[in-house]
Amino acid sequence: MNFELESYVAQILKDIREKGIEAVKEYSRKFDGYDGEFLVSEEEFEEAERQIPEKDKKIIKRTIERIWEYHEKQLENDKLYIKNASLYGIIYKPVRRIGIYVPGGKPLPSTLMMVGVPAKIAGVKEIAVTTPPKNGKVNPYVLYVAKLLGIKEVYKLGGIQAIGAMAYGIGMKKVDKIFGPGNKFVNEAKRQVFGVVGIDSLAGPSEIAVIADESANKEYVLYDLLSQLEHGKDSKAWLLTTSRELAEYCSRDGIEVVLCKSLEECAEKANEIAPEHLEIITKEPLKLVDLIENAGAIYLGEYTPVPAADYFLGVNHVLPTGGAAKFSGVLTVMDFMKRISLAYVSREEFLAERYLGIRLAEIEGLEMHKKSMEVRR
Ligand SMILES: NC(=O)c1ccc[n+]([C@@H]2O[C@H](COP(=O)([O-])OP(=O)(O)OC[C@H]3O[C@@H](n4cnc5c(N)ncnc54)[C@H](O)[C@@H]3O)[C@@H](O)[C@H]2O)c1
Ligand SMILES: N[C@H](CO)Cc1c[nH]c[nH+]1
Ligand SMILES: [Zn+2]
Repeated sequence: MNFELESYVAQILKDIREKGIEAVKEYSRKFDGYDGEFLVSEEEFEEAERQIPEKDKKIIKRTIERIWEYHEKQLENDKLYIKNASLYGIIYKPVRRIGIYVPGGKPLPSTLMMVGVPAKIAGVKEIAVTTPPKNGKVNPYVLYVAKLLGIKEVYKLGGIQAIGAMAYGIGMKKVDKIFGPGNKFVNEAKRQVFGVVGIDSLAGPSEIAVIADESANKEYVLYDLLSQLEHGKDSKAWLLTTSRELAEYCSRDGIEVVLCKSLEECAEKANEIAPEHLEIITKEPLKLVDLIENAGAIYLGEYTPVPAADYFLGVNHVLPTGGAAKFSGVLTVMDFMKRISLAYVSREEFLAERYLGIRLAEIEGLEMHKKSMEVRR
């Protein structure tokens, strides 16, 4: 736990809670150099669309199709069954209003595709997007993706102030759940507002671990490791290998190299790290999958590099970091749905089984619970 970061973010969120829009404006000026309207106008959407070359529009549409195809298979049906003329089960309903954070230090329009598509498949009705402006503007590709997904509410807001605004409903209607990755400040702010709103997961600075043996192509492995370090100075990369030659080749700034005696030892190290992404580039990568317990995503073989998954495979690139893969996983359509328990009990079953509840209410000393079950005829 980084206590310095925790109290830094807590202070800014407290300020935002107490002073409202004035604090949001102040932090926006301070961290994003922005002092204008937060809500993106219709004209700005139109201008963004004009700026995008036709060939890029096709790239974006095809990528959205691939993400859609992968995610629509995740939608689960309500699960209901009948027993003794009673109805039991779970039904699913979409979260009504969500906020999506789209990183903007290096603007990531692909992230809006990754969060917006499953939200749409789930049937979320209201979507607000926040993303930090650069020179007063939102990246045109982000606005174009928003337009394709039918999202009209986009705010020029970044960092902690964006998370505070969405969670407390400042300068916009409060959201029910916040989605999307971000840097360490965004990630910590999301962690701290959990409870006021829901959050998808702790998707912070990118990480990659690669398990590779002597059969792996050295150049492929090195570029995969460097690809995730490129996201920023807080990103992490680990090489877990049985090959001394590969270990030496990849010993560069920012890459933590661990030379292991066996692939089983590599797998155990990976489980300790619980990386966001784990690539396995060995002679028989499938054989290792059973040994992996903790990873946000596992990509196998030479032709599944993380950047392919970041962009076009269709799999989701919003993934837990910082060890959070020990208790959470990749973003799916079902993260946009709430589970609601449903029961409709028949008189016959109620009268036959209520002795269980009546005795349990006695054991717990809850008189009115007992009465509620006893009074029924
Ligand atoms: N885990 C995932 O699923 C996933 C997916 C995509 C991207 N990412 C990560 O998202 C991150 C994006 O980071 P980014 O910085 O490019 O964009 P960002 O939008 O997350 O953060 C930029 C904002 O941070 C705020 N900020 C910067 N310095 C600050 C300070 N000192 N105090 C308070 N606020 C400050 C500013 O408001 C700025 O607009 C990267 O680390 C990337 O690796 C993770
Ligand atoms: N690697 C990031 C997830 O950690 C996702 C991303 C977006 N654009 C490029 N990469
Ligand atoms: Zn990436």
